[in-house]
Amino acid sequence: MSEQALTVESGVHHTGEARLPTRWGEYRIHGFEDGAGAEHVALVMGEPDGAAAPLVRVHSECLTGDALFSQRCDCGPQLEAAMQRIGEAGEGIIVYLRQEGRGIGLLNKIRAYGVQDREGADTVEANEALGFAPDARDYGVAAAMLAHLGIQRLRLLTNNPQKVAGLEAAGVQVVERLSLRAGRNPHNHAYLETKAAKFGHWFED
Ligand SMILES: Nc1nc2c(ncn2[C@@H]2O[C@H](COP(=O)(O)OP(=O)(O)OP(=O)(O)O)[C@@H](O)[C@H]2O)c(=O)[nH]1
Ligand SMILES: [Zn+2]
Repeated sequence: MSEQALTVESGVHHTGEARLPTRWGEYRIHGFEDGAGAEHVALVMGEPDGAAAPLVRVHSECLTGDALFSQRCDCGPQLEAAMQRIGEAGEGIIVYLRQEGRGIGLLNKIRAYGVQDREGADTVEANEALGFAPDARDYGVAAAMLAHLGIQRLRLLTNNPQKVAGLEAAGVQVVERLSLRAGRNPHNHAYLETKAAKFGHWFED
């Protein structure tokens, strides 16, 4: 199958793939470009079979948390925990979406952090103060990437009910939801409480 020829309805193109050894085992990394020109990746371990509903993490980019060790959020530890779970299973997928700051972008997220620091706003109020929706993400690109990889049924690692609903609305069947709690600390305690209170995140035991 020609890689260039692959175009899914949403305008998502598969652009190439390569091996990616990680601390948690060997993945293949697949590159995708969406209709707006944004670049996304999927990390695939093993040979996940759509019929068997593999373990999948759909992770939204957080440069500060994923790469810069920020403790304002739980993103980095969640990504590590997901990669560890998939490594233990020997099979699964990380869909890494370049939807920084819940879709408002890195620089606007930093502005929103500033509003939180200066005005005591929570994560939702800060987005709204800047004229953004609380969560501007869209899961259609993730669904198209998964479809390219042959996956329409999956077990999803998330605490976020809107992520489950967004993927299902985009045609993905979430047969099981697995919680992914990691990285709670004194700096992100209030942020996680806001996610539970305002976005309905499941942090129950
Ligand atoms: N705008 C904004 N974005 C934030 C803030 N804190 C974290 N983020 C972003 O929120 C997103 C978190 O995404 P995910 O890791 O998918 O987490 P989630 O939506 O809470 O859901 P799960 O982790 O799946 O339970 C990332 O894009 C972060 O950059 C904030 O205060 N403001
Ligand atoms: Zn984060």
